[in-house]
Amino acid sequence: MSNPRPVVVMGVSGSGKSVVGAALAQRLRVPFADADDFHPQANIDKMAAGHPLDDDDRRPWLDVIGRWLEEHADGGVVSCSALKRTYRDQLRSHFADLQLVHLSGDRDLIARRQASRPGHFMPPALLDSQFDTLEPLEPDEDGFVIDVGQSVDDIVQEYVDRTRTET
Ligand SMILES: Nc1ncnc2c1ncn2[C@@H]1O[C@H](COP(=O)(O)OP(=O)(O)OP(=O)(O)O)[C@@H](O)[C@H]1O
Ligand SMILES: O=C(O)[C@H](O)[C@@H](O)[C@H](O)[C@H](O)CO
Repeated sequence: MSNPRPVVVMGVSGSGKSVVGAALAQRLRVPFADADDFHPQANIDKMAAGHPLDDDDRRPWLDVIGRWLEEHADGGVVSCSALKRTYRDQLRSHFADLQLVHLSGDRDLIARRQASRPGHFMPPALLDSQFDTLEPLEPDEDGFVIDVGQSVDDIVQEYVDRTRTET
């Protein structure tokens, strides 16, 4: 199975973007990238010190992700928080026909998963700011929400079922 355009798996920290994105890319047999790997060290240091990123921190990072999307116009999955509408607009300025999958779910469940993950730079204390910053998909945005209260395999299967006509 292949997917003819790039997919952005979005959501707050701990929603499962990295594990779901990787599993989805494997299922679709397309390249995968984790936007966390594109952060400049200054952004990582800022988050690790307990400070949320602001628009100025995210703007150049989103352009790097946008360029990855341009290079994967015929298929690819990138895990990227893409919390605000303007951030997604910035990504779409690189690749207009982007598909978005918002991993959403119970806040306590996400907090538990995020806090129990070993060795990650993102402190659990920043989760509140992630939820405060999050702007859900708007009706004119090409994408949909998947609930994270199910296994990774089931999330991937839900994606495949809901996009069956285009894959
Ligand atoms: N559907 C799921 N079922 C069970 N565990 C999950 C599920 N999704 C994610 N996890 C676990 O929750 C933790 C957070 O997932 P992950 O690191 O993929 O989130 P993330 O959105 O990429 O976070 P960040 O943006 O902070 O990197 C990990 O330990 C992961 O294995
Ligand atoms: O936009 C953001 O605030 C960042 O992308 C964060 O979401 C982190 O990269 C990630 O969640 C931490 O692992």
